[in-house]
Amino acid sequence: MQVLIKKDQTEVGKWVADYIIKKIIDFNPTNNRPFVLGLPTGSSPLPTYNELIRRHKLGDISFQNIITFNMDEYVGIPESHTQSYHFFMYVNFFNHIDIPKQNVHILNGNALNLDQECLEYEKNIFNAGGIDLFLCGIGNDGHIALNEPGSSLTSRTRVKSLCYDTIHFNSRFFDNDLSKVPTKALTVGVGTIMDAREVLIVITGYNKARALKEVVESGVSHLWPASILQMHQNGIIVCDESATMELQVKTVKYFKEIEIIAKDETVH
Ligand SMILES: N[C@@H]1[C@@H](O)[C@H](O)[C@@H](COP(=O)(O)O)O[C@@H]1O
Repeated sequence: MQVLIKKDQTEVGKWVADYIIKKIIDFNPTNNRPFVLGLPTGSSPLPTYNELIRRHKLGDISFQNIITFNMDEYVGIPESHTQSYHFFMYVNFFNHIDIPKQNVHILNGNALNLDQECLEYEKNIFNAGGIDLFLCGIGNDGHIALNEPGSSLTSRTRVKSLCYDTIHFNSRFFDNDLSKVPTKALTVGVGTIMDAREVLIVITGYNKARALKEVVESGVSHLWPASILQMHQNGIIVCDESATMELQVKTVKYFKEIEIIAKDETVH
């Protein structure tokens, strides 16, 4: 696992966007051989999306031959709802780049048969050749996508009941009214994310400090689902200084030094 520590979330966004652009350019995607990207919602990826949009407008990157799979969606709110992840992705990213609409995949939280929707999603990922790079955020409690603490670390795409903490935390987006927050979501599984050829988790802000500590310094545990990254051969965490506040000094020093030593080489 690599842990890269940047000054703040703007620097994190620039680094991650640059990394994604390099990956895509090196891959040289075509219509027949597209690059497959897994994507999150939340505040963590916003600086990355803003930078990708900026670089797209500069002509540095095209998304014509990119296929995307979003990680999750609420059950039971319309796609046009301002808090749906469909709405979020189009407003914050897809409307500003040249990705063909048919290349965008987001789980349908209003499907008549939700289990079938999840099975089809897994099939679609498989048929697209698997995910090349899964970009993720993390919850304060270490959840990844909407795999809450206690989720199976080999789980696949499925319907999940949200835990009280997440409902409470997200109520700020629903007029602070707990009863308006959906109680269920569709989410890719921890296993679905782990199948990606590379997984990059963005962890920024002091409120994520405990999660970063558990993910990096403790063992793999279903109570901190993102800690499964320790088992991935190509796992990268990109965090800011604020998120490192609970890490041991020696951990921070180690990862900073190894970044200098490795320079352009990849160390896992
Ligand atoms: N479904 C999303 C997750 O994908 C995201 O990682 C998490 C953290 O959000 P933020 O980045 O805003 O802290 O929020 C939600 O639960």
